[in-house]
Amino acid sequence: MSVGLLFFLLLTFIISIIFIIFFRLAGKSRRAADRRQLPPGPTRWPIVGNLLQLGRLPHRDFARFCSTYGPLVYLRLGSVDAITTDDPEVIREILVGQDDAFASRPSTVASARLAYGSGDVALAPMGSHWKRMRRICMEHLLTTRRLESFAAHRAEEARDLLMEVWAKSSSGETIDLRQVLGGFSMNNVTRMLLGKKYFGPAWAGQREAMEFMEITHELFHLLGILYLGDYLPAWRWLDPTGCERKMREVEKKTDQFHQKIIDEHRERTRRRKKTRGSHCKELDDDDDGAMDFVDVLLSLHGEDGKEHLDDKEIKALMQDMVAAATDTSAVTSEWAFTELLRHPHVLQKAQFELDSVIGLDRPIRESDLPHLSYLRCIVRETFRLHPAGPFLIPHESLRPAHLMNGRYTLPCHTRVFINTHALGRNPHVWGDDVDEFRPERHEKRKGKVEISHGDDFVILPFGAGKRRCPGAPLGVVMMLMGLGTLLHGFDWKAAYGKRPEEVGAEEIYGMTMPRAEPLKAVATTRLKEGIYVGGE
Ligand code: HEM
Repeated sequence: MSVGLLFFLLLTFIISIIFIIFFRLAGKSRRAADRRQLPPGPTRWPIVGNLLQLGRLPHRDFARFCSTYGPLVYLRLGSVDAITTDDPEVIREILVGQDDAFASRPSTVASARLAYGSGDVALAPMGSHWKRMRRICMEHLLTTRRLESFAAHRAEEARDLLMEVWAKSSSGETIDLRQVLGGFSMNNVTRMLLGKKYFGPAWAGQREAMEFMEITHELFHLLGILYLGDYLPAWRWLDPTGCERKMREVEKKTDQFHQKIIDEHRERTRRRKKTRGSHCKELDDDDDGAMDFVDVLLSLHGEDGKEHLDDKEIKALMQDMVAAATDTSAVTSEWAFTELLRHPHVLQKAQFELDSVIGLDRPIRESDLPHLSYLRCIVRETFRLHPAGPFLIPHESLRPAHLMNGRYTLPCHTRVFINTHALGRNPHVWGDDVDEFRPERHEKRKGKVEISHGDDFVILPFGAGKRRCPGAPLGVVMMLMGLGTLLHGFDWKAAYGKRPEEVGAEEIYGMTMPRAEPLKAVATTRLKEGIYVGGE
C-alpha cells in the first residue's frame, strides 16, 4: 500500500470520527435544548417520574399541578412524556390551532386488547384507518336523517321511562335513578345500534340483558383505569394485579357477544331476502322501518373492492358506539339529578319552565327541547361541574410541537390530558363561586342555550377539533329527554328523608366519572294519571 493511500485512509477515518462526534454532540444539545423548553411541572423521580404523586382521583392531582405550575404542566409518567392543562386558551391551541399535531391517540394495552387493536374510531391513532372509520360514523350512522328515523323509538323509550317510574312510585318504591336513567340511555342506544332493547317491557331477555350489562361494565372499568403497564413496561411482565389477564378474558367475552349479534343480523337478512325471493334488492331503510346500525354496517362495502366491511371492523365500531354513547349520558344525567336534589329551588324553576312550555296535559316531546332554555342551562352547568369523563380521551402528539407562542417544545408522542373537570372549576374562568351549582350563570347568552363548547372553550363536554364527539347531538337529546320526562312527570325528594345538603357528591375515577353511590330518590306524580299509562 502506498504512503499516499495510507494517508488518504487515515484522513477519511479522522474526518468520519469528527463528523460522528459533531453530530452526536449536536443531537445531544438539541435534545437538551428541547428538554430545557419543556413546560414546568412537579419534581420527577427516577424511573417512575411523577407516578407516585398520583392518588385515587388523578384528575384532582393534575388540577393541583395546574394551579401550582400552570397553565400548561409537564409530567413524566414512567417512560411517557405527558402534559396537562385546564386553561381555555391552551386547550384551544392544542385542539384547534395545532389539531394536526395533537389529534392522535396513544397506543395502550387497553386499546390493543379491548378495542380490536385500536381498530375502532375513539382509540385509533391518527391515520387512514381512523379517517375511514370516522367517515363511516359521520356519513352512515350518525347522520341527521338516520337519527331522525329513530325519533319514534326515543319517544317510546321516554314513555316507558315515565311509566316505569310511575309504577314504582305508586307502589311506594324508592327510585334508583342510576338504574332508570342507565336503562333509558342503554335502551335508546341499543335499539338504534343493535335493534334490541335490554331493559323494561319488550326486552331482549333476562340472560342476554345480564350478559350485556356485565360485559359493558367490565369494559368501562378496564378502559378507564390508569394501567401502570402503559407507563412502566416492566410492570407488564409481572402483572401483579392480574389486570392484563382480566383484559384478555373481557376481550374474549365481548368478541363472542358481538359476533353473536352480527350472526343474528346476517341470519335475519338472509331470511328476509328468502321471503321476498332471490331477485330481491339489498335491504334498505324502507324495509321494515329503519335499519339499525349493524344492518347498515353489514351493507357497506369494504376496502380494496371487498364486498363487505370485515367483521372485526364492524365489531370495533359497535363496541365504540355502546361504550361512547350509553355511560356518558347516563352518568351526566345522574349528576344533574344529584344537583337538583341538592338545590330544590333549581328543580322548581325547571318544573315551572316545563309547565309553561308543555302544560300539564301531555308528556314532553323532542320538539319542545329547543324551547327549554333553563333545562338546557342545567345540563350545561352539570357539564361544567361534572363532565362525563374527568379528562377528554387522551390525545397524543404526532411530531415534536411548540406551544404557547413557541415558549415550550414537546417531543413526539407526548400524551395530552385535557382536564375538563378542572376547566369547569378554574376560578380564573368562573370566578369565586366555582363550586356553586348555578345554572343562571349560562342564562345571559342570547338565543338558544348551546350545550356544546362555544368560541370561548370554557366548557368542553364533547371535546373539539378533529376528535370532537360525533354523537354530541344525540347525547344532548337523550339527556334532555330523560331529565325533562322525569322533572315534568314527578316531584322529587332525596330518599330516606335526607335533607338537600346531605345528598353526597363524591365521585369515583374512571373513563367516565360517576357518583360514588347510586342516587336514590322518592317520586310523586304531578300529571293526570292517564298520561303515565300512555295517554295524551
Ligand atoms: C352526553 C353524551 C356524550 C358525551 C358527554 C360525550 C363525550 C365525548 C368526549 C369528551 C369525547 C372525546 C373527545 C376528544 O377526545 O377530544 C367523545 C368521543 C367520541 N364520542 Fe362521544 N359523548 C357523548 C355521546 C356520544 C354518542 C351518543 C355517540 C355515538 C352514538 C358518541 C360517540 C363518540 C365517538 C365515536 C368518539 C370518538 C371520536 C374520535 O376519536 O374521533 N358519543 N365523546
